[in-house]
Amino acid sequence: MEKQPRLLCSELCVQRRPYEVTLNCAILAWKDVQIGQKHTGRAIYGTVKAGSHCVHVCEIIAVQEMEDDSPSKDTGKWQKVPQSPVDCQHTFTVFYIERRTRQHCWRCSNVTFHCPEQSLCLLWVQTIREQLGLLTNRPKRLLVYINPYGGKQRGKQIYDHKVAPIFSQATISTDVIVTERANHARDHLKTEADLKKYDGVVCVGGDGMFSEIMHGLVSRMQQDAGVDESSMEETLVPCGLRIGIIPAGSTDCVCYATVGSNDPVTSALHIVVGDSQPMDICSVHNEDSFLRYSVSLLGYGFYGDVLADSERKRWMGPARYDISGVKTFLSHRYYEGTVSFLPAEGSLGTPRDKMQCLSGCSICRQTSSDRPVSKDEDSVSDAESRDTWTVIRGKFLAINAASMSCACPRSPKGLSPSAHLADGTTDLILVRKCSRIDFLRHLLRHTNKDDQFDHSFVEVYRVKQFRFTPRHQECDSEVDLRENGAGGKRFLSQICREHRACGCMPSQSNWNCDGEILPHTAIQVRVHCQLITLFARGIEEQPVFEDPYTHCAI
Ligand SMILES: CCCCCCCCCCCCC/C=C/[C@@H](O)[C@H](COP(=O)(O)O)NC(=O)CCCCCCCCCCCCCCC
Ligand SMILES: Nc1ncnc2c1ncn2[C@@H]1O[C@H](COP(=O)(O)OP(=O)(O)O)[C@@H](O)[C@H]1O
Ligand SMILES: [Ca+2]
Repeated sequence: MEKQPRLLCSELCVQRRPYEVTLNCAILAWKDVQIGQKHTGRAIYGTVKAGSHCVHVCEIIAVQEMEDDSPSKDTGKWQKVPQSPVDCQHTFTVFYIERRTRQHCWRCSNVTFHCPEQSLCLLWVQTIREQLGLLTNRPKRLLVYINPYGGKQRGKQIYDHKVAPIFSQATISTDVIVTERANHARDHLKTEADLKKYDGVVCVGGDGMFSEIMHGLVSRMQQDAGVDESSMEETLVPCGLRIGIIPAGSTDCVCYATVGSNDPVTSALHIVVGDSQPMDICSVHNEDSFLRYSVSLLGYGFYGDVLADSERKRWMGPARYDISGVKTFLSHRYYEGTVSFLPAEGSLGTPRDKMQCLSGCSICRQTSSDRPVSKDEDSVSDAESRDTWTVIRGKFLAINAASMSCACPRSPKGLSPSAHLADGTTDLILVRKCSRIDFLRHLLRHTNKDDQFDHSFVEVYRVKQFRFTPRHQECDSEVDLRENGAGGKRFLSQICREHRACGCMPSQSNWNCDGEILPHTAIQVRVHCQLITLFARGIEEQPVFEDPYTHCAI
């Protein structure tokens, strides 16, 4: 770790013990003087560790000067001001982020320093505040939307009790809107909200609520820039405002896959420190009409059927997905159709390379530096003329496009464990018709370490664009003409006519688009690289080595 020049160094008391407290522009550290003296010259890391602490300045939430005749933070009891070893009359408290042993969970911790003089106390408070003021990525004003009916209907309580106090401690001002109907937040963002007033938008709810907010913001950006969303060829304008997600829904996959947990306090702290995680978005069209955007799962067949069935069981809360999941699994329906896609080329990795997208992911970083800057540099038609489409026809139990891992509490590694958040691609997973037991084996692998793609009936491709046409619409489609020639078309038309007559044609499924049912089954999908940014930093690798003096991960 590079040495930074010291800004301050004083002997202050913590819980009546003298500590050497130092601040540089990166780290605040405090070391028990007595433990240090007692063990001088003994290279026993454990002993030194016991009295040494540090916190990165960028993970300090706030600093507050405290009245000395107040209840002690540590015991909760009213106490006399300690007189020794230094006469500590004045105190300040630093609130900072502490990583919990539970995976990727953050908590707000604090330490109170007692100073011998008020001027020293003020100097410390002022200097720490100045350092915090230099962190310009931190939001100051946020627009918050709460869905009071998401998940277990606890969105409002979660925000009021767990999140609002953290925002107020970090002196973030908020305008809060509790939604009164579906699409309230989307419409408000699209047409009314004065976005110039804010540094970010916060969504309290599940994936559906996040999808609303993302639609509102993305559509607003396109409107303001004069971009026509209905054309698939358009290069969309990225959103300037970051989005924070406070998880309070049923699946919470966007939050889980970008933060590593579905814990509201952790998410609030990522917002406070002003983290940024760019994210891809898929646009979904039917012919010339724009249908929706998707950030996580576009699923036809199994996940479409689970969603359609679960909508009728909304009153059950998150458990509706498990009940509908079992029901759909038992019905074991397959669907016929044609999937065509443009594979992602070159250095973007593959869905089976086991390169998990982690904080600061090199693949996503490289994609961002390769991204065309000019609007016309890489239009869809250019890409189409350069690359060739792969066409696959078949009977499928599920067709899933995962633009990110889709990790969630039900499946901690997700639908596509190596998918990237911001690489401009989606992982297209085709699960062909197979036996129930094989499909169950495949599903079970989403919950353990085994490779869910290692089955003869599963294929996975990393793609930039794809299309799907259900079988009953294929007769008229051009794909058939290209694929089968005129004779093939005649043959298919005949089958379709026969099926229409006897009514034995397998039914269609629905597309599950981030938890919403799409009104069409024939769709065209294009990935837009890094169109939005979240207040998150991706999944952090667990520290493997700690600095023995400071306790910080190196
Ligand atoms: C045997 C156990 C199999 C477990 C397989 C779990 C795979 C889970 C992958 C989930 C990917 C989720 C992608 C995100 C989707 C969300 O956008 C979207 C909306 O979320 P929201 O309501 O929070 O707004 N959520 C969903 O569409 C829900 C998908 C959840 C599917 C759960 C399926 C459970 C399947 C259970 C099958 C059990 C078979 C047992 C047979 C004896
Ligand atoms: N006030 C409201 N009343 C009814 N529905 C709402 C309201 N606010 C948002 N919604 C809708 O509720 C749906 C589900 O919300 P979400 O927060 O994702 O919960 P869940 O994860 O349980 O599905 C979203 O599609 C959203 O559009
Ligand atoms: Ca992606």
